[in-house]
Amino acid sequence: IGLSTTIAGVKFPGCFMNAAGALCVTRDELLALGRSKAGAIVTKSMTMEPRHGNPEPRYYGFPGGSINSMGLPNLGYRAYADLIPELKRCGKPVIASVAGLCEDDFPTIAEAINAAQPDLIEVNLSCPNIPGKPQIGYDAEASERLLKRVRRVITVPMGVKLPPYFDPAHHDAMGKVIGRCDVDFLNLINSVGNGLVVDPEREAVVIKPKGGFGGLGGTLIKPVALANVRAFYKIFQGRIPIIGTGGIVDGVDAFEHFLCGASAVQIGTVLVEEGLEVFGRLETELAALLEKKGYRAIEDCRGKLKEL
Ligand SMILES: O=C(O)c1[nH]c(=O)[nH]c(=O)c1I
Repeated sequence: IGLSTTIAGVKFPGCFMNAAGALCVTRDELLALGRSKAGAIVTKSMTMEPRHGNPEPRYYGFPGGSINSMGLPNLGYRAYADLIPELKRCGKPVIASVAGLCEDDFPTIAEAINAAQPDLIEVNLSCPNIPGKPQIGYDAEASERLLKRVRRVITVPMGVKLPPYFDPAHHDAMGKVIGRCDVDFLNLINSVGNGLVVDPEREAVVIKPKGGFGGLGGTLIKPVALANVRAFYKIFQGRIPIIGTGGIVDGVDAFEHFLCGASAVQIGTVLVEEGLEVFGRLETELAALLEKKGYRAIEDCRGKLKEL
């Protein structure tokens, strides 16, 4: 069984990759992803200037998932622009994740990183952890304004990393925005923003920033991730490829994302918790599952979720 896939004309040797943020901030981390079985290298979302990020502890893993308020720690877009040629020599697609602290940052960073010619650019509209900054992805007008400005300066395939939506009216509203901005792929979803995990022993929160509030990931968000993959797959009738992110800890979870309409999947919590070897485990599990079910490739099951 081949687990290769194609997104917006770019061939991925494997369908599993890291989610932006997971083990992908430094040059060493990115090159380690390049040597691993990951099907791509995805950079940490980048900003104008290098950032240390929020005070620690800022990530906490627990049975069922994780909570984080990293605060966008990254090397700054110039460092990633310099790294991209070396990363591209690893023989797998390089996805540059673009963020910013304000709307004007995005086109500046996008234009500069586009010049380094990553294989794809992912515009992150869903960082939930910049104190005082609401997620752009929850503001349809701001999202449209920003995506149109960024689209004009990006010549490689441009994707959008969206937050989870919890109402079909929001799926429809964002579907209209995406349809007007010439988007080449979607990445659904980012963490479920501003959850709160409590340690009953210490009677305390588990991360330091924002009074303990942070983005949720892992198994517990899988139903939310699957709903968003399915909703946008149906809105676009499979015409815009989707990377499914959220709650994938084994091959079956990945299969569920493909059934809902994903063309590739990303992992965050399980990668941080298990390390780079997880890519081999997930590929083995997914290949065995597809084999058992009689599917020859991912595209044979994509979007085939049955309704009752
Ligand atoms: O806190 C972060 O750095 C962060 N954390 C997340 O869970 N999602 C994001 O997009 C980001 I930019």
